[in-house]
Amino acid sequence: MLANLANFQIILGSQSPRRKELLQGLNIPFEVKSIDVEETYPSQLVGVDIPMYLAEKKADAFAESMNSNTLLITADTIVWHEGRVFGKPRDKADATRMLKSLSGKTHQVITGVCISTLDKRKTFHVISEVRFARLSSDEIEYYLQNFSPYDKAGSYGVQEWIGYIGVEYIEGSYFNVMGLPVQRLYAELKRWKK
Ligand SMILES: Cc1cn([C@H]2C[C@H](O)[C@@H](COP(=O)(O)OP(=O)(O)OP(=O)(O)O)O2)c(=O)[nH]c1=O
Repeated sequence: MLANLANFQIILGSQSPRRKELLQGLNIPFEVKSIDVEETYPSQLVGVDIPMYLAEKKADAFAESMNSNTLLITADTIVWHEGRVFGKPRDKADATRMLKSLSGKTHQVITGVCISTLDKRKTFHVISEVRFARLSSDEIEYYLQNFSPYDKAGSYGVQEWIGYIGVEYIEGSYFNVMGLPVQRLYAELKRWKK
């Protein structure tokens, strides 16, 4: 599959183990490279523009390691709730605050993805709506004690215990919530022309 990309060396520019696992699901050869990028963005940006900006910022960081055969994939995931961004929590208090705020409500998880080659760039976003059941303080405390929310947008991993007991439904892609909208990414890669 994706014979149109046969001459490309596909690079996933990400430190996220979930993104690696998700891209592996597409069964295409790729390498992982990572560069530290400060995840800051202009304060006037809202909603979908934030993860798209950050996906492009991550792509910019790889500019010097690109050659004519490189096809780079970078991404960023945010939780967008009641007009605010929930990124990775600073500390336990921050994580508790985010989970209490998500409890019993519906929020959006938005992933921005940037596909780039030396001479072309395509950036898109995918939104999933996630409905959380009411979480008790004990459940939030148990999750924070036993799992690691600190590398995850919104302080939760849908693929972890809290997703099992707390997520009532998802409208949209589950994989997008985990960090990479693989179906849409595949569709974009399929129509990629050099
Ligand atoms: C909402 C949610 C996020 N996440 C993860 C996906 C992303 O790894 C992380 C959001 O942080 P990102 O900044 O998007 O990604 P990252 O810093 O982990 O990796 P990189 O920038 O190098 O690509 O949160 C889950 O694993 N499960 C979830 O349910």
